[in-house]
Amino acid sequence: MIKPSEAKIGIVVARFNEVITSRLALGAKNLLIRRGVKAENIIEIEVPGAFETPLAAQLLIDNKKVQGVVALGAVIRGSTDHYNYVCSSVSSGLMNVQLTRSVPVCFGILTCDTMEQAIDRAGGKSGNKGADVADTVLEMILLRSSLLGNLSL
Ligand SMILES: Nc1c(NC[C@H](O)[C@H](O)[C@H](O)CO)[nH]c(=O)[nH]c1=O
Ligand SMILES: CC(=O)[C@@H](O)COP(=O)(O)O
Repeated sequence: MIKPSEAKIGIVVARFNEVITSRLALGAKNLLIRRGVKAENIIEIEVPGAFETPLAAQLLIDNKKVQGVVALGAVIRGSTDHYNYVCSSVSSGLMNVQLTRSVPVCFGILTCDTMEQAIDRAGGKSGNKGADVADTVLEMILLRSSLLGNLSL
């Protein structure tokens, strides 16, 4: 089974609501390093908004051979139904990449009614969801590797 020190992991971060997403990314990176993932094996890329995260995750898997992806973003409700379209496309897009590639792609997209809810979840009183989702990706990478035998890819 693969060890954390051998894992290659992608982090896709949406720039939209960057004050929140940069904190999620830092939480994710710090958690992975604490768990033994090597900094040089973490590939972080930025995309404009949450809507772009599924394609970026797929490109990382197909071209950089990462064994898992942490997708990070913050969608905050506005006054139209735009929020619903972004949230539902992103969640089904990420799931689609995960299942078609058979590689864990975990959902670190905050879907909030207010900026305050987002702050609480990006290192505030509700923890850091970036770190939580990074932990989930790592667990799924190890699980996948154990189920596939000794293969690390
Ligand atoms: N409103 C939010 C967006 N909107 C932008 C989209 O994600 C996308 O970049 C655009 O529609 C072009 O395809 N993105 C967020 O991450 N958060 C939002 O609250
Ligand atoms: C994700 C959103 O709902 C948002 O940023 C867009 O705002 P609005 O619905 O007011 O256009």
